Amino acid sequence: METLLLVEDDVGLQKQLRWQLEGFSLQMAGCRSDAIACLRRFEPKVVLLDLGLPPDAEGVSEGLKTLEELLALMPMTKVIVLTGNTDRENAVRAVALGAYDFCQKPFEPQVLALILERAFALHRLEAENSSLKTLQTSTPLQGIVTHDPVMQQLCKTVKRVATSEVTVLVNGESGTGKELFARATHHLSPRSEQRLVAINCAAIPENLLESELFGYEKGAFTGASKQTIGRIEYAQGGTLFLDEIGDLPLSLQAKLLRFLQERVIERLGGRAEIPVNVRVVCATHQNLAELIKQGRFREDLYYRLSEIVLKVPPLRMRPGDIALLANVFLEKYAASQGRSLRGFKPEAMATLTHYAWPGNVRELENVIKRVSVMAEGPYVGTPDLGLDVTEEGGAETPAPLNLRQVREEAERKAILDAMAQTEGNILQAAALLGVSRPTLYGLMHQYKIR
Ligand SMILES: Nc1ncnc2c1ncn2[C@@H]1O[C@H](COP(=O)(O)OP(=O)(O)OP(=O)(O)O)[C@@H](O)[C@H]1O
Repeated sequence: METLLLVEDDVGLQKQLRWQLEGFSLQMAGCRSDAIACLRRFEPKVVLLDLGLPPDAEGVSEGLKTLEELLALMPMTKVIVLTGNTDRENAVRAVALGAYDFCQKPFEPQVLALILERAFALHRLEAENSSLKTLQTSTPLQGIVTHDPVMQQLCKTVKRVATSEVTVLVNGESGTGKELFARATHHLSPRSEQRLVAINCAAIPENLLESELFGYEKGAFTGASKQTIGRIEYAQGGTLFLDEIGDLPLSLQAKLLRFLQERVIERLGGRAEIPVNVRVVCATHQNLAELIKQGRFREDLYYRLSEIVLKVPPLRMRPGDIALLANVFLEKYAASQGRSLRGFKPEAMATLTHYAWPGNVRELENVIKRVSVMAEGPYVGTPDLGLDVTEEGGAETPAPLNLRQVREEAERKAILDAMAQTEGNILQAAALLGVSRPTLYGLMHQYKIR
């Protein structure tokens, strides 16, 4: 039962309201000092406050003072001011001071009930948002926001391997944050004062990639008018980040392997072997084992590159991160737009956590960027998201196999939802689902949810 504080000195009204407010655990106070004592003791989320309190029962000065003190102690508390029916002006003054709403005497029970319900709902929403904001501060690696246990483990691994010279391969779907891990590996390494040179192997045409990587001497080919050093040499002393390594053409794979084995390069058209000291980090969204089977990637190169493999899970496998990242991005982009969007309505958050996010964090970030420009606010609703939720991230949903499959799928989703809502707190998630903790563990094991 929710705790509600009623600050009212009129015994008749106290009685009437006590009866109307039966659904709450009601605390009463008849003056300012009692009201403050009750606030400290019971921490009510919502307060009903009569402005006419002794010693100024006919005026509003004591009531407004009480309002200010209540809000100074618990700014999140929603104070609903009770006023006489001719007292609109003072009601507005109270709202300007931070009261959530007002209600004029004589009260219509339904109106009061509705105002109370909305006040509690708003309090809940703000509390959820603020707890998410506190949690977000724990970014395990610079720029990486996560509460997912697998991601946290990856962050730990990065911290550990960053100081060594091992070659790191970051693997994961597009938009999962591979580049963030690659950059963190450099920034935490002893080479962080030197350059991080990145090259996207998929973005450069095959015929240019070789000279881009290895450089060339003057006259090496038509148009080679001056000696030019390549990316590998440019990274001397620092880190070389080879993005989309799965797209490296076979011809260059052999050349890269030689460099990794001997740590020397030859510029195109040159004969000198130039020693280069770089740490190599690479990333790909492709399944390299599959490419090896198809003969499109050299196995020996794979073994050279994959001394440490970081497998970044897709966003849909990190249920708690969707809510966390959505809030972090909303705060960031709303601020940059000068907009005061305060959070997501519960149904919008449910839509976000149900969506499959084929484009992972990048897609989520883009959705929230758009929302921060377009949403009316102050709370973001489902229509503001502009997500095609019927398509579940574009994947066509096949017809279910049987009732058991439908039930299991629904159960799995409900568990993921509960975990998202409680940021992975098993005890709270179990309570939300109405099962015991061991039962929830059992189900998570059954559905392979970590
Ligand atoms: N955990 C995270 N916390 C904060 N921002 C993130 C996180 N993961 C990804 N991002 C953001 O999402 C976007 C995509 O991340 P990134 O470029 O690292 O992904 P990627 O896996 O390298 O993608 P691609 O394979 O397409 O190159 C970036 O703007 C990045 O800052």
